[in-house]
This record gives sequence, C-alpha cells and structure tokens, in this order.
Amino acid sequence: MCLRCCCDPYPSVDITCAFTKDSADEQLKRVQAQAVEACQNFGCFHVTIDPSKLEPSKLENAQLLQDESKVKQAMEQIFDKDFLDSHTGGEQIKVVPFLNRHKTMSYAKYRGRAAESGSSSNTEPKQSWEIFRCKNGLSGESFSETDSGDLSLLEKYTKIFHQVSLSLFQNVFQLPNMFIEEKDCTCGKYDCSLCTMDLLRVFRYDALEREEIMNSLGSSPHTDWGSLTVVWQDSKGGLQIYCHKHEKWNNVNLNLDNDKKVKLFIHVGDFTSLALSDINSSSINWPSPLHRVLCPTRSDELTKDNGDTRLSLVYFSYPKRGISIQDASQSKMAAESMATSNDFPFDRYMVLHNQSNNEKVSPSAKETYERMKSIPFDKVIEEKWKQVQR
Ligand SMILES: O=C(O)CCC(=O)C(=O)O
Ligand SMILES: [Fe+2]
Repeated sequence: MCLRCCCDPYPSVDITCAFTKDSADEQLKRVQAQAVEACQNFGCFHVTIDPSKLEPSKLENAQLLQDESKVKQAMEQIFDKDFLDSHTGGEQIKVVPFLNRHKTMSYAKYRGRAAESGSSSNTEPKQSWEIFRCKNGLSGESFSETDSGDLSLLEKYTKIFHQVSLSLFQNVFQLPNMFIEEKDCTCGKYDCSLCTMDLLRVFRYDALEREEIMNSLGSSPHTDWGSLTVVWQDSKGGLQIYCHKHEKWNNVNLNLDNDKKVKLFIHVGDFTSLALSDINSSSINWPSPLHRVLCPTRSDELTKDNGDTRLSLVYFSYPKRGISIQDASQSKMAAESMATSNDFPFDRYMVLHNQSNNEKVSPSAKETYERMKSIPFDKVIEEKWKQVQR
C-alpha cells in the first residue's frame, strides 16, 4: 500500500521554457525532471509561466490569466444576476448559445446552486459555467434562443488551458500522445460530435459563515477522472489536498507575488495515474490526489457579499477518444496481464466508484477496474457523467 507523505508545501515549477525550448535544452531537461518528480511524489504541483518571456503566438492570450482582478472582473459578468436572469430565465440548469469568434454557434452550460454535481445529496454552495473544447459538446441539449457574446471569453480561456496541458504532456512529461487530444475541434466542419471530452468549468463559490464552512463543502472530497486537471484559483484559496499517510488535509497555498506570472495548479487525474501505475504490485507511481474545496468566509459587512466569493477556473483534459487505460498503460506487465494485485489501492480512484445516489450494490473498485481497463475511456466518462446527473 502506498503511504507516501504528500503534505504541503507543494513543489512549484516554472514551465515557461516548455513553450520555447527544444528537448535538447538543459534548462528544459531540469524542468522535466522537477515536474516528473512532483508527479511521482505528490501527483500535483504549482506551475508558473512568464508571459513576458514568450512570444504571444507560443501561448495565445496568456495575459488573460496574469492579473487576478482582471480574471475576476471578466467572470463576474457571467455570474451577474441580470445576465443570468436574461440568459437562463431563472432555470437552474441551462445551455446557452453564443456566437464564437468564427461567427458560428458555441454553447455553455450554467448550473445554479440547486444543481447537484457530485455524490452527496446536499446542494453545494456554488454556481458554475462549463464549456467543452468540442463545439458540439453541448449542442444536442435544449437551449434558449438568446445569444451572449460575453460567454465567448470562455473559449479563449479554454484554449490557454489546453495549450498548457498539451505542453505539459508533450514537452515536459514526454508521455505518448494518446494521453491528450492535441487537435482543435473540427466537428462543425465534419458534422460529428464530441471529438474530445476536454472541458473548462468556471466556479463561483459562495461565502459562508465560519461555522457553516465544514458542513457545506464547496466541493466534496474526490479525485479527478481524466488525464490531467489545470486549476486557476483566486487568492481566497480553499483548494485542499489529502495526505493519506498523515490523514490530514493540506491547503494549496498560493504564491501571491505580484510578479505578473501566470500561476496555475496541476493535478494528475485517475486515467494517467492508473495508466502509469504498476497494477500488478501495490505501488501508485503518479498519485491522483484526493482533493476538496472549502468555501470562503463571509465578512461582516453585508455589502461586501460579492467580493467575498471564491472564483476558480478548472480545466479537465482527457485522453484521445478510443483509448483505454490498458492502451495507455506504461507498465508492460499491466498492459498484458489480466491479473491485478489485491494490494493496489483501487479504492482511492473516484473513477472506479459508483457515484450515483442509487442504493443498489456496486461492484468493488477492483472489479470496476478489471471491467473498465479495456473500454475506451470516453465511453467510461459518458457513463460517469450519467452517475453525477450532468
Ligand atoms: O474549484 C477548484 O479549485 C477545484 C474544483 C474541483 O476540484 C473539481 O471541479 O474537480
Ligand atoms: Fe477536482
């Protein structure tokens, strides 16, 4: 059983050179080693990127993430009450179309507080918008006829996060290209749908009274299902990671230097962790960290209610369509053998748990792994989305 300490502080790696240098470069080799070590020891790490050292074409629109107040200002527009009323008509779940920069339709989905996203039966005190990198990701759903230009900003953010994720897989981790879908969506052109499951979610967490915070978690404990998650959180913090060894929740502390660097936090997801682990032994090579989010504390001045909320942008990367855990498995033994170890901590992976609220007896996490490992992961995720009623 893997009982490595993964208490804070979490490592921080400046990955700017991953956008500019080729793989023979010594500085990039050091960055690769630091990032891989962070993934092995923690399954998560901070990254910083210095846009002033990049030509804009290397990471388009990186400046949109440079300044916390600008991100918050932009995102407050889409959570503004009047904006929500006019685009969702007061509904708690609504797909809203908007004109993208190609002047064709894209879609974003709003979820209000009553919309449950996880396994617990309580309402989580947050609102969110989500957008798929695939233009047709939401197009099959019913939507209103209004169009909102403000939502097109979500596509720009999606693109930045995708470029960061791609650069990590290709230039930093140097893993095979099946862990991530590189291509832009062309579904409009070819009339297919969901060419990639990659998606951005923007969360706005309510500020709560101090006594309420532990009873009403912003996000209940979970691991992320996919290849990799990229998180931008504002200076309220609130993201916490669990250390299994010390049975302790640790804050993901922010570096608040006003140095104009883009500051993100990276999580390894269940897919990557399962593919890189040696399932025949008991060892997790790259853990998929258990994490949760605490809501911010409400200040005494009621008028400051809005300023007290916490904002985060969370981007989920998934493997290429059609790829199973077994296809991506880096352990030849695990890829070939049917036998899996009884010591491997399958229970730690949310993707292997039935997250629906129905009472029926679920198979064990190990049994689920056995069944799931050879199924294309996009099919697995479609089933998971049904479990959490998306
Ligand atoms: O809001 C955050 O910082 C993280 C949320 C999260 O963990 C998730 O949506 O999977
Ligand atoms: Fe998460």
